[in-house]
Amino acid sequence: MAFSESAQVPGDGAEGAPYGGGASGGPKRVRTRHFQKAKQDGVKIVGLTSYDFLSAQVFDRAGIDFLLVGDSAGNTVFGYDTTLPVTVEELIPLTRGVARAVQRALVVADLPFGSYEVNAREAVHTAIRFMKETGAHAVKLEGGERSTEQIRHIVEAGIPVMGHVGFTPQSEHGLGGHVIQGRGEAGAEQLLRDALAVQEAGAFAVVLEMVPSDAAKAVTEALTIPTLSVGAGPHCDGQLLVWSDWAGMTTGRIPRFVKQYAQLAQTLEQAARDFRSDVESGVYPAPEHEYE
Ligand SMILES: Nc1nc(=O)c2c([nH]1)NC[C@@H]1CN(c3ccc(C(=O)N[C@@H](CCC(=O)O)C(=O)O)cc3)CN21
Ligand SMILES: CC(C)C(=O)C(=O)O
Ligand SMILES: [Mg+2]
Repeated sequence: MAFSESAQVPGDGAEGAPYGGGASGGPKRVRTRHFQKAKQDGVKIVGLTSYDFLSAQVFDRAGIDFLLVGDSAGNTVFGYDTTLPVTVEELIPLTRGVARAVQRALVVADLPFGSYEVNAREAVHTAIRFMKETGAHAVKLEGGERSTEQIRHIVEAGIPVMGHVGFTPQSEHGLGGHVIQGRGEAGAEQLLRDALAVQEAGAFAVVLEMVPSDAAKAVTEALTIPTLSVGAGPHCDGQLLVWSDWAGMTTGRIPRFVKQYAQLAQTLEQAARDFRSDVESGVYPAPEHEYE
């Protein structure tokens, strides 16, 4: 998403503007309204997950539009088999680190399993906690028709919501595993109903996860809010990947929809081997690493 607005130049007179100037003089922040504009202009939106300050700084500098502090942290940070055990208490400090790192990217906090399903009251309470305690700019929650009350009430509280339909990992046991959603005529219709329900409830964007490209295309054309693909093909308004999969940090099986843009696990493993052998051979530390 490349905005027409240019970054603020110090001394251009805008620093003191009460609104929209960005007192820090940094790059113009991505706002939820920019998501709508990107869709209208046919400009793709790009997101990555992030779970810590340093990776968030790197992705923000590279111009990634939004950073999702996903409950995929259950897999990538905490080593659980699924996202189900992840708690609000675990995600809040991670989200805080990411939010402190960004100058431009929109930070989205993923609401963990069990923190919003029971009723809209609990959902609003959880969303408010994330906004108050982390500095995130929006929240994401899973579910289409079943989650509309929650979305509506969170939006009414002034908190932007990103929806998430198709394959919803928090219900993987209910869905019978990592099963592609939106297949067949009935599946595509359900996907569309879910996505429309999320839009109608007031979400500013919706993630489509692991659905056939044709079904995602139909949803993208039917919606006014942008669709963000996680394994939903090229016709969506944006793409999102789990950063550790994307960077080749995840070892073991990764979903078919992932493209690896780096081989970080290999790079780090080699660096650790080199460190070990340098210490053993006395190459490290060298004189320049010593104090007198
Ligand atoms: N590291 C990581 N990457 C993710 O994309 C991710 C997480 N964790 N945790 C939360 C959810 C779970 N997700 C998943 C998990 C498994 C598959 C998977 O096994 N896909 C297979 C099977 C598809 C099929 O049914 O044929 C694949 O090959 O794509 C996909 C997405 C996406 N999210
Ligand atoms: C895979 C994305 C959509 C997600 O919800 C997560 O990273 O938790
Ligand atoms: Mg998630």
